[in-house]
Amino acid sequence: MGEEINDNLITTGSGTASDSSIEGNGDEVDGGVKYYTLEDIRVHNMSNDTWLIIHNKVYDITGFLEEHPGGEEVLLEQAGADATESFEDVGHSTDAREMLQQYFIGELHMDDRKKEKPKEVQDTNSGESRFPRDYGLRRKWKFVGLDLVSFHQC
Ligand code: HEM
Repeated sequence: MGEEINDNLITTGSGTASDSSIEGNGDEVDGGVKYYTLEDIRVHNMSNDTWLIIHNKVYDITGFLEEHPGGEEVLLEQAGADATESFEDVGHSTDAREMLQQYFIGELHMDDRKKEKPKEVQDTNSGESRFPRDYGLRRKWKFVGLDLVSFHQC
């Protein structure tokens, strides 16, 4: 009934060479890790076949739908897609995060990952701000010095 059969992925068993990548159903196996494209994942969006992406990892949560404390509806809304944001928005517990492992089936293909924003170089401003701060300090000490001198003269 339109149900996808995903058990036909073949692992080479060598598990060593990164060049052991094979392609089957659009899925790649590399060093034992299966890589799925968004296109592969998208079709697993039914209640009897539910996959999710969370933090670039792919989970088959079909057997978890009924157990989910937050209900199956919310999971089905995300089925076949990236649920990272909604998963994080709920603020799931550490227990919930550990539960993910048992449903892990592979990783999102590198080409389909969102580009991570390169970290901003923080010290662009520090050079600017350091001088006035030092200058301020120097001025302060100068005043203290003057005060001491005038105190001494008295
Ligand atoms: C396989 C992935 C997920 C697992 C293993 C999981 C697990 C859990 C667990 C164990 C809880 C109980 C509270 C906690 O321990 O944090 C929970 C609650 C909940 N989850 Fe998930 N969850 C998953 C995905 C999602 C997603 C994708 C959504 C949103 C679309 C979601 C929405 C919720 C909501 C709304 C609650 C109820 C929070 C409450 O009533 O306090 N969950 N989930």
